[in-house]
Amino acid sequence: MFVARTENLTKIYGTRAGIDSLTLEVEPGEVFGFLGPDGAGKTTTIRLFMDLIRPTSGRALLFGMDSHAQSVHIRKLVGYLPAQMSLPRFTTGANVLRYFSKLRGGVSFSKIEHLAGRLKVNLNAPIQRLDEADTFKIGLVQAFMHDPELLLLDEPTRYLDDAGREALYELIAEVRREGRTVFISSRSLNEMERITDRVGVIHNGRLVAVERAVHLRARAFNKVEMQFAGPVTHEIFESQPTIRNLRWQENRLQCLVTGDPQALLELARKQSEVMDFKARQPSLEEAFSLYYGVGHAG
Ligand SMILES: Nc1ncnc2c1ncn2[C@@H]1O[C@H](COP(=O)(O)OP(=O)(O)OP(=O)(O)O)[C@@H](O)[C@H]1O
Repeated sequence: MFVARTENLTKIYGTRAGIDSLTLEVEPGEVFGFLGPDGAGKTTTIRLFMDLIRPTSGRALLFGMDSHAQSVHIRKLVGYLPAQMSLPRFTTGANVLRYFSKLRGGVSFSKIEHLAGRLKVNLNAPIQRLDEADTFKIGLVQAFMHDPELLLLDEPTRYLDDAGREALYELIAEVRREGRTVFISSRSLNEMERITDRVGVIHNGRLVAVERAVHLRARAFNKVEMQFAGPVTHEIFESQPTIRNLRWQENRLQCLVTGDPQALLELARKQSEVMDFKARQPSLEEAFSLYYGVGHAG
């Protein structure tokens, strides 16, 4: 049985499709990434799973149950982090989490404190004094605290700094080790390559691909630009299997490099003096354009 499944799930807002005939399956115990740019349909899909909005057609199922018809049963099994956190402003994080704990049938306060400590969020400050990252951390504590079978996390790292991200990645890894399941949406290809087992790629409301993260990692590339002091032989670069999309402008080379770009720099230095060398990771749109032929490369 799949932990989460959509069958031709479609949501039309007015005349515009939020998601269009989405069919995907999430297996027990996996970290499933849902990768897409702004407005791709990630939040729409997650809100349909949570029965916060209704599909125009198709179905969303969690644990084999219809997300609308059996929403009461489902909620007990899920930890949900929404894309927007709205918490009461004049009380503390501790009080908010005590309230959520009651709704979940009682979670020990030491568990709440443990999670807050790992995410480094102060539970005693009034919510109105917390910044966006800390508000999201309170949201993460409520999502994780009852050890749900499935975590549905809507862009949880959007506001987190590096330390916050690392703490969350560890929590996700622990959930996975315990055989529980995580569905996490993201705009970061890097993040998906690093923490997921499989990735569903969504663009303009449509599922473009479902891929194993190992394949994404193996294909990861950098955009490289370098300037040589003088003329160099093009063939030596063109014959490298890790280099593609070469563009020459006199003594300047632009290309895409799979694997470590340092290796290319070393090769280049053997040919001529290198005046300038820049390597950068592609944007999500650039990667989408190259991998799946959707969107526009910048
Ligand atoms: N309530 C709404 N009314 C009208 N259109 C909406 C509504 N919610 C979402 N949309 C549209 O549906 C599409 C998908 O939006 P959605 O928020 O699901 O994408 P997303 O991938 O979560 O993007 P983001 O990262 O910006 O949250 C977008 O074109 C968006 O403008």
